[in-house]
Amino acid sequence: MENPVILKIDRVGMHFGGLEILKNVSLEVKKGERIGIIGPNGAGKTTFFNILTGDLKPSSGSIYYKGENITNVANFKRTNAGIVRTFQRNNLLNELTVLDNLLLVLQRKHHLQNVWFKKRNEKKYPKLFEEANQLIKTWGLEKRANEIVKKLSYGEQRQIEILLGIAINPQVLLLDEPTAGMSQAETDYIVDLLHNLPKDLTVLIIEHDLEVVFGLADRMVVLYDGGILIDGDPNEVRNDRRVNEIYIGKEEAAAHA
Ligand SMILES: Nc1ncnc2c1ncn2[C@@H]1O[C@H](COP(=O)(O)OP(=O)(O)OP(=O)(O)O)[C@@H](O)[C@H]1O
Repeated sequence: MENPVILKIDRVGMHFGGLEILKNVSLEVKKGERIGIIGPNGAGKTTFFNILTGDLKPSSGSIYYKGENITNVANFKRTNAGIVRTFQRNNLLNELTVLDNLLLVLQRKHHLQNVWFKKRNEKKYPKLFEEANQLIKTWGLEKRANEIVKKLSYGEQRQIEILLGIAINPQVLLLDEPTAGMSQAETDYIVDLLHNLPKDLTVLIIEHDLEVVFGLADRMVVLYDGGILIDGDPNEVRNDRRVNEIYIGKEEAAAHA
């Protein structure tokens, strides 16, 4: 049986004042798909994510999640329902350790808001610590678990954001340029991690690094001029003349600048 549609974007439009960023964008995402979203700077990719997370309300159109219209549902409710965007770097608590940040996220996942943190006690909350330590081990983070976040490199902090997003056990994971600013080794670590995510997790990934995104996606969507230029198999998209014109044309223009 074919996987069900988990997200449906129905004729979404977005304008900021007179500036029309998205025009009538429609897309159906099936459970477990890995969709790469590319397009030139300013094409509206992050705006599109903001609409999916509820950080922005579209000017027109609707968003459905598991068949339910969530266009007017608040962002935190969408997160609780399983639509998770990776934590932004400035959402990490920089003065705390990696482990403490993870414990806070797990606490939220288990609806234990503000319970343990005041009187942190491994004996009192053994399950929480057990889960955190298991994730630390799975992710190979043992050496960094007790490091204060602000002491980590930029790339390491970005890795932690992604790991914390995954720790919530999302159903739809939205990754906005996950490898931006990372070293090659840090990028390889994240690519490997994303390859090993549960197969039923739906992932949408905005990424400028074409090698990374073509390596991860089983479907590619190109946003251009406010709409979807092409939506299809990565090979088909890679060989599409218009896509090549956008990318190669840009590179040539830069080379001659
Ligand atoms: N809140 C806002 N108010 C006004 N204009 C905005 C707002 N958010 C985004 N924009 C504009 O919308 C356009 C699309 O921005 P967006 O960040 O979605 O593009 P993008 O495809 O993610 O670009 P990039 O690849 O550079 O990150 C840009 O021209 C941006 O300046």
